[in-house]
Amino acid sequence: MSLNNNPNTNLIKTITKLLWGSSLPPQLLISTVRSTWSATWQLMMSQLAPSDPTGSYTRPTSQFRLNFKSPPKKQLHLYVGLPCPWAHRTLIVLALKGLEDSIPVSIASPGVDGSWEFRVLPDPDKEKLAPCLDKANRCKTLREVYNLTRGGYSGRSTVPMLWDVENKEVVCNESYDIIEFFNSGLNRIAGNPELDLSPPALKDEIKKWNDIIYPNVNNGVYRCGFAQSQEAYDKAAEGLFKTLEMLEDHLGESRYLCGEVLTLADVCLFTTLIRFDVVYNVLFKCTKKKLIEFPNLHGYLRDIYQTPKVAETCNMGQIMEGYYKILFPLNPGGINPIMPSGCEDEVLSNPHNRDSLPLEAKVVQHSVS
Ligand SMILES: N[C@@H](CCC(=O)N[C@@H](CS)C(=O)NCC(=O)O)C(=O)O
Repeated sequence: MSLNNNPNTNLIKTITKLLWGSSLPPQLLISTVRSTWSATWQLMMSQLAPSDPTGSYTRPTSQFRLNFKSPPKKQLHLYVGLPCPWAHRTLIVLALKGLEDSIPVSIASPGVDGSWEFRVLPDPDKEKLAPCLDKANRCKTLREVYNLTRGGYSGRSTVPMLWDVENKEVVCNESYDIIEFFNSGLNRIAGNPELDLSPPALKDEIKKWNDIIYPNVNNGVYRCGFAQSQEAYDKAAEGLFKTLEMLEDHLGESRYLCGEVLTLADVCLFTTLIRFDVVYNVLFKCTKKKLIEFPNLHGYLRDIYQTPKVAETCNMGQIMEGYYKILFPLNPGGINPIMPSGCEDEVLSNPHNRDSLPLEAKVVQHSVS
């Protein structure tokens, strides 16, 4: 998310000069201001959201992948940020598996340039996780932590990041690797080792869902918000809403994606759905429908929210603050809007009535045509 330098200053100077010092005819003045703004916007977007020649957002790949053949055995530390849906996955699995006492967490806050830094909230919500200082390395920024790794690091300093405390190195910064590892690789120290969010019998089904949901929904909302051409946006929005409609149908018959049990695929879908009406619908132009207009998806969202230990990981205030204050090119005034109705704790705690849905795991063919 980080903007390396701040082109806004130049933009403001240029526009001010044009408006006050110019003898250009008004029409020409306006079109010059528009093209200056547009060029600056594109520069900012290319730093925030790299795109391909068609203007489609291309997410950079994670640099540190977990080696499942020789998983880490040392003391670990988890770095997250509360607005981030990828980090949120790791917090949920950590809590559900009862790993909170074994793997301490440092919660970073987004800084003005979008990079992660450590500071405390003056008035934290006692019920929820809140930003804090770096408990493992006492660094001021996440970039400093990444740089402690032998040989330094010049890539993006993203959350979530799993850290090897003893060797002072990054173990992994890919959320799906981290949640798979928390689910099955740490049962000797987990408070809830019996819970398996990726049981062998459902692995194929989970993969099938992830392969649909990741590009169209999890990354799909970013592909809408970060699109730099109309075509790229149209394609992303179409894939997103077709997939949501298909999920709405499926979740009318099945309590969770793979039937009666919560799996990693649900965790991954949940962290996007909970941000949908508060952020993506508005800021990322995912406007065709609000999540609250999908009754089954909204019931499913409430169902997972009410799963013990999940609500504490969801801090709506921090989610909004993170996205609206930081993504400058998408929200130049930095105004944080009112929370839409339906997204408050009270509404998410309303009955979901999903316990009575068919309990048999259904293996069905899913496709988005
Ligand atoms: N592929 C990564 C994506 C992580 C990611 O993009 N995190 C964002 C926050 S939502 C980040 O830390 N961005 C900081 C930056 O790019 O400088 C994963 O799933 O773990």
